[in-house]
Amino acid sequence: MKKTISYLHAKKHNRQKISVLTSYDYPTTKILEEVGVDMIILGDSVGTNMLGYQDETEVTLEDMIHHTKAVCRAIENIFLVTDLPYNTYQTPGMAVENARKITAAGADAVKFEGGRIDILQALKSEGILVMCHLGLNPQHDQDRMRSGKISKGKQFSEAIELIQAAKNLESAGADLLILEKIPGKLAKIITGNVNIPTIGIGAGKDCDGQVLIIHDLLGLNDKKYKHAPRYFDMKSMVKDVIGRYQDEVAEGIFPALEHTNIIKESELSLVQAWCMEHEMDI
Ligand SMILES: Nc1nc(=O)c2c([nH]1)NC[C@@H]1CN(c3ccc(C(=O)N[C@@H](CCC(=O)O)C(=O)O)cc3)CN21
Ligand SMILES: CC(C)C(=O)C(=O)O
Ligand SMILES: [Mg+2]
Repeated sequence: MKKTISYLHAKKHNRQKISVLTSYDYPTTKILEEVGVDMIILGDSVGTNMLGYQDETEVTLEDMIHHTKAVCRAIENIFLVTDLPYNTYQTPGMAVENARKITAAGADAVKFEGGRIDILQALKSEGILVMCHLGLNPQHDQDRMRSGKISKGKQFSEAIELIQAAKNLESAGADLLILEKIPGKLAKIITGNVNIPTIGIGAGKDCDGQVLIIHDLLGLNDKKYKHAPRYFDMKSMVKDVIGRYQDEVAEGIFPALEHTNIIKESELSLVQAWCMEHEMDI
């Protein structure tokens, strides 16, 4: 059954955890469907993790639409949230126009960074489902990320700002909230004081759900983050397999007869005779 926003809200109220991963492509989404995760966030992290960009500010609306369409070809039941990328929601009008393109490509909801109530209200007045994103906001915190000051809300004033932003976004109609790189105890307070599901990344165990970048989970990245355990070492396994393939090609072991089509002897003789008539090697 297709997972809806009410299904996700019911999970919060029944204290059942919501499992979320990023996905950016068709085959990965197929796997997530077969396992039955609740939600996919097609993040603008597609830029650094899939497209080789330097940072989030390079990601375009066209990138997000292209990947949303690919993911949607595999979606059956999972709830899909796509990021509005950098510089696509400076005004409420722009946010609506661009969010419409993302939902037209198949996303169930859009996500944007920060606490802009005017943006949220404009999206809600168009009937668009919205996930808000508080804490570390990679699109807008590039300097902070370069300086290594990654987490948000460690001091009183910043913590209160985050609590108030969460309450204000909830009041203005946010459907979902993502909390990125904030102290676990602060995420617990926010989660306990809003009626919308909170999904945490580097925000401790008390959020209503958890999200990880799938590359971190599978071990496709060289970089190892504190918040993201490597459940699997996919990169080294893939390297082993590719090395074996390369050796088998070099040694003439691959392809074997079983991988190869056969021509009937009678047809082959005709081909060989024709080649000889045309003075070709056989
Ligand atoms: N592959 C990947 N994984 C992520 O978790 C992730 C992305 N990409 N791209 C978008 C944002 C950016 N995020 C980030 C980026 C940097 C750190 C980082 O540098 N963490 C350090 C310091 C931790 C700390 O101060 O608490 C670390 O050692 O993990 C963490 C999350 C989370 N998101
Ligand atoms: C934190 C998340 C899920 C995100 O915004 C991204 O992957 O871009
Ligand atoms: Mg993002």
